[in-house]
Amino acid sequence: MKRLRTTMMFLPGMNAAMLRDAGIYGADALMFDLEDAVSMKEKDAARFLVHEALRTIDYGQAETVVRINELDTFGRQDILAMVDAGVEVIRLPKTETAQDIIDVDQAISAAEDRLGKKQGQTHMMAAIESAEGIFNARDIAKASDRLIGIALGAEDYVTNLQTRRYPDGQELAFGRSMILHAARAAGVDAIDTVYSDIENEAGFREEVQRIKALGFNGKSVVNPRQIPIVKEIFAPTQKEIYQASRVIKGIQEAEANNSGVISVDGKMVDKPIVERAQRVMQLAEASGLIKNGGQN
Ligand SMILES: CC(=O)SCCNC(=O)CCNC(=O)[C@H](O)C(C)(C)COP(=O)(O)OP(=O)(O)OC[C@H]1O[C@@H](n2cnc3c(N)ncnc32)[C@H](O)[C@@H]1OP(=O)(O)O
Ligand SMILES: O=C([O-])CC(=O)C(=O)O
Ligand SMILES: [Mg+2]
Repeated sequence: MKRLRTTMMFLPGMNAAMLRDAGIYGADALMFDLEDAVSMKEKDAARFLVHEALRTIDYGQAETVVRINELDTFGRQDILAMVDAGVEVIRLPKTETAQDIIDVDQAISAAEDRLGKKQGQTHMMAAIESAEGIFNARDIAKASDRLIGIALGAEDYVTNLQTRRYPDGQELAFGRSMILHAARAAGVDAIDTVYSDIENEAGFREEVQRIKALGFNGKSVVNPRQIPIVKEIFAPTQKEIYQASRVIKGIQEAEANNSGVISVDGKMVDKPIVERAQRVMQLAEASGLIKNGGQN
């Protein structure tokens, strides 16, 4: 079954209490931060803490992701420690070019070799946070077999664009569209950026609805309160599940009778509609709303 990445929660690598309890909130992925949420003088201590947390704490079903520093600062030390701890995904921030990904991929390969880990076991994500990165998004998304997704980092991105974030998200429209298209062209997940105004639930809901409509697989969150909101908005409704199951049943019957195009409840159903229905059923199953593809 495809891995669900609807909610990815950031947590500062220096916060021992958050590291201890992060698994209890039901996030699909936990993103331990060694980069911008950690001050320069705490970089070594945060790396040590996250290493210990990954080795000793059971985060259950949650995918473990570590946001490392750039390679020319603390990135190489971060990679060695995180591969040693068995992290599932290394996230490179501020990715500008495909070469940035190739360099990290090689550093991970060297770490896996040196530590006797299985070659290729460590996956990667690329965060794109500048105009240069956005223009290179497609090459970035295709630069390594380790990549499982690309993400927008909107706080740095709007700073680079010389604007700020606005409630309607217009300033992010082009960047989001590029990320989404690059991800789909490469066959990896597209993850939207954080919404920092954690007290503004209405604004957050609107933004999550917008990025779901665009086609994103999920959203980065900065606070446990944001998790159930994203899950609620992304989960297929009972009506969507019912309609999708009717489409799949209809097409199975049509195939048995050697007919390609059919109509279900008065609407034409063909291949792309069947594919969308299958995706609804996969998401419903991954969200725990149905079992066995809705067969029982
Ligand atoms: C632009 C960027 O780079 S964004 C990425 C980097 N930023 C981050 O990682 C910040 C992540 N978020 C946070 O650190 C916090 O949510 C803050 C500082 C924004 C707010 O913290 P608080 O005021 O403590 O939030 P709140 O009162 O809602 O916390 C409720 C509980 O959730 C915990 N919690 C809050 N945020 C997180 C988180 N991101 N991960 C895990 N646990 C968290 C708190 O420790 C608290 O636990 P407790 O009840 O056991 O004491
Ligand atoms: O990647 C993110 O969503 C957080 C971040 O660093 C940014 O917005 O600059
Ligand atoms: Mg950033």
